[in-house]
Amino acid sequence: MIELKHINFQYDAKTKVLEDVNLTMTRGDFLGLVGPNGSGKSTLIKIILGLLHSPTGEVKLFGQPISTFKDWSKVGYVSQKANSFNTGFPATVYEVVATGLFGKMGLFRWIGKQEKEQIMHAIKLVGLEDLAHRNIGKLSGGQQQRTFIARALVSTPELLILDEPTVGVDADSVSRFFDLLEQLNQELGISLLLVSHDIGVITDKVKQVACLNKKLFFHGDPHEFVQNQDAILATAYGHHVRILEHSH
Ligand SMILES: Nc1ncnc2c1ncn2[C@@H]1O[C@H](COP(=O)(O)OP(=O)(O)OP(=O)(O)O)[C@@H](O)[C@H]1O
Repeated sequence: MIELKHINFQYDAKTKVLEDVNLTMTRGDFLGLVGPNGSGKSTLIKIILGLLHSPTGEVKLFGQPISTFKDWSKVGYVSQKANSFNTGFPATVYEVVATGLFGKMGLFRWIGKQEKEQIMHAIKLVGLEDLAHRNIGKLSGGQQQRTFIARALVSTPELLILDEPTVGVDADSVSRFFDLLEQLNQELGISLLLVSHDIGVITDKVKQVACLNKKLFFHGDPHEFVQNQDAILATAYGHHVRILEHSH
């Protein structure tokens, strides 16, 4: 799904943000990308999405070099700021989710019966059918987050990339949110790349963990990551951080 080889990146001449990052993600995976603030996680996601370019190495999506990749409907993206919504924003859940189809069908095409069904299907998947016609500004942070996931799901992507999706969302909603991700991954076979600060929760849920701080310090099994956490985090974070593995 994703193949990154020898990725380097800097925004200015002085500071390296990414240094020789190599990372592969296979179909069906649920990969958690962790790292401290400013470690380059969002930058790496932008490189995967073709929004920034590494001067070295190569980026492939679905086996194809990013420079020629065109099938963007296969890739869904929920950004970090998706749920920082102005409460006066004049659009319903249904309307926000509908905008996820515009890339595929063009802005001015009429939404037909099939599209309407697709939109409602995505809304049902995230459990918001009762709130489909409510203004998005009148939803909780967790419900807004689900709306943006539905928006990313409406074009039936094979790969879903989520950048810090649980920031500002309460613990109960975070737990339901992870149940939803598990369902998307296991039942619908959607591959997931999830960026998060919350190492404890992530290592409990994902199939693979990648730990980034400019360089990639670890990529592998979450249990192996937890078992070797002291050594990995001391090198990657530069100070002592401990993860508590959840027992459920
Ligand atoms: N547009 C930009 N111009 C210049 N520097 C930038 C820009 N965007 C990010 N940076 C810098 O690049 C480094 C990596 O930032 P990035 O946003 O990729 O980190 P991150 O791991 O996603 O951080 P966080 O967890 O805080 O969101 C940081 O030092 C940041 O200040």
